[in-house]
Amino acid sequence: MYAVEVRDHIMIAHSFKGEVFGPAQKLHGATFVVDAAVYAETLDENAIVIDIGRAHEVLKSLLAPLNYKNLDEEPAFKGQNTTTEFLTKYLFDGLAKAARAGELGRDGKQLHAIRIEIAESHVARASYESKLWPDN
Ligand SMILES: Nc1nc2c(c(=O)[nH]1)N=C([C@H](O)[C@H](O)COP(=O)(O)OP(=O)(O)OP(=O)(O)O)CN2
Repeated sequence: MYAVEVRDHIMIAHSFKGEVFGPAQKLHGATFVVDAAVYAETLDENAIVIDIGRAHEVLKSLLAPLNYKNLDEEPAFKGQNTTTEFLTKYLFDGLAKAARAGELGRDGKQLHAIRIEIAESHVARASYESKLWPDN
């Protein structure tokens, strides 16, 4: 399986509801390093999985509305704990939509899966990975 991976980062603030989070129930900041990998069984006629430049642009466009924001105040996340795990799926959905629509420089049907990994610090990370189509 081939993979192409792009990286970006965002700075956010948020707080969590739930005793399990201890001090993280209070408002705190984080710098998330986001890695997005796109997988394909084959290379295309240009010998690529996807175009790196386009993938980077799509990832940046998904992250830009969150950068420097207090996620507690974002209507899209109302009442939601914006955990690292939650954000991996949120970003997967955005990137998968672009990939299926052919916006990464390749017919989406030729792409196999996407994996989003977010490092919330140098010691902790979370990821979400799924196929792009039910039959591949
Ligand atoms: N499963 C998850 N658990 C926690 C998440 C998360 O996103 N998913 N996030 C946090 C906090 O936002 C924060 O990133 C870590 O807080 P905290 O637990 O207080 O920090 P550490 O364990 O790394 O300890 P420090 O002493 O602050 O370094 C919490 N849990």
